Amino acid sequence: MKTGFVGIIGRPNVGKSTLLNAILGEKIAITTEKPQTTRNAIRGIYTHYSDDELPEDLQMIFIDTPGIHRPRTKLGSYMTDAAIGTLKEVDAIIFIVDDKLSDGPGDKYIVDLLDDVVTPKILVINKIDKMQPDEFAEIYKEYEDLGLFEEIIGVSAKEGTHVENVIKEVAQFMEEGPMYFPDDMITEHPERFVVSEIIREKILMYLQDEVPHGVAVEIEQYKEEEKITKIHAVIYCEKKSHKGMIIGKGGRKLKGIGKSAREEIEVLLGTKVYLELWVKVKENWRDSDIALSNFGYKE
Ligand SMILES: Nc1nc2c(ncn2[C@@H]2O[C@H](COP(=O)(O)OP(=O)(O)OP(=O)(O)O)[C@@H](O)[C@H]2O)c(=O)[nH]1
Repeated sequence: MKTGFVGIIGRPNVGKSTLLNAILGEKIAITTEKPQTTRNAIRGIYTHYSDDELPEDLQMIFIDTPGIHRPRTKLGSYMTDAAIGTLKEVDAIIFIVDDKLSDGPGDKYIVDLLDDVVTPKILVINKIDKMQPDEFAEIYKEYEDLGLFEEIIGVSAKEGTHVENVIKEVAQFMEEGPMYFPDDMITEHPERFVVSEIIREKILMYLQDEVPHGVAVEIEQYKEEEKITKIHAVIYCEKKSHKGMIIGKGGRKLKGIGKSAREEIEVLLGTKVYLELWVKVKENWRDSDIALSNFGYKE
């Protein structure tokens, strides 16, 4: 079997988590239209047995990383470090972009980082579903001229277009090795982590920009009974005013968040779920080492 690790990196919001989910054919990483959604390195396991399309037995562990950006809090530094640290541990790197290199400093910063890394690099130009052909050609040309990438592939992670080409391309860089995980396993994160992420995703979806970046979710109780799983989760936010916004008038917002999270968690767990949500304020937790490690954002 050929096996190895593949890092997925890029600016916030370019579609890293969407690509990971598309490769796995299942949602394990949350995605939203807001930048800086992913906070931890999320590992997704792709196992494939030889067929006509791809005649190899393969197990590739894809690592979806937080978007690389200029950090403004300790949480931000943790996120960026988690992404950059990944570059050293992998056998291949997928760098995702969704516009021209010359459009902003964000991608240039990552290109400079990659310049020092010898690991094979694939450039993925994402969101081709909303790109004109000449726009795609311009982006392609700029990156091709760098001479840094083994391959450049245009995809739509959202629509699943050409995702199989990405898989085939990175497969070339895997090496003979043992199978790391059972073939039916797609992530090593415990279910309660995925559950907390689903709740955080709904908060990001339901609330305006300022609030959700200061939100963390902690699972306080997780009890699997015969017919139902009972979950108590606490939503931490940074300000009292944010607490009010999360709860909403007459508790309506929190109810909406709870309902859509519960429905998705029920599908994930394949069982009925009772979900209770509490909102608490923890001022400036994003700059507190203790809070960061309690929430699992720090070693
Ligand atoms: N049109 C279009 N939108 C996409 C595509 N891929 C992702 N998106 C959208 O782009 C937004 C960001 O996607 P994510 O997958 O969360 O991006 P990310 O790079 O993981 O973001 P961070 O966690 O902030 O680093 C979401 O609204 C996605 O639906 C695509 O192929 N086409």
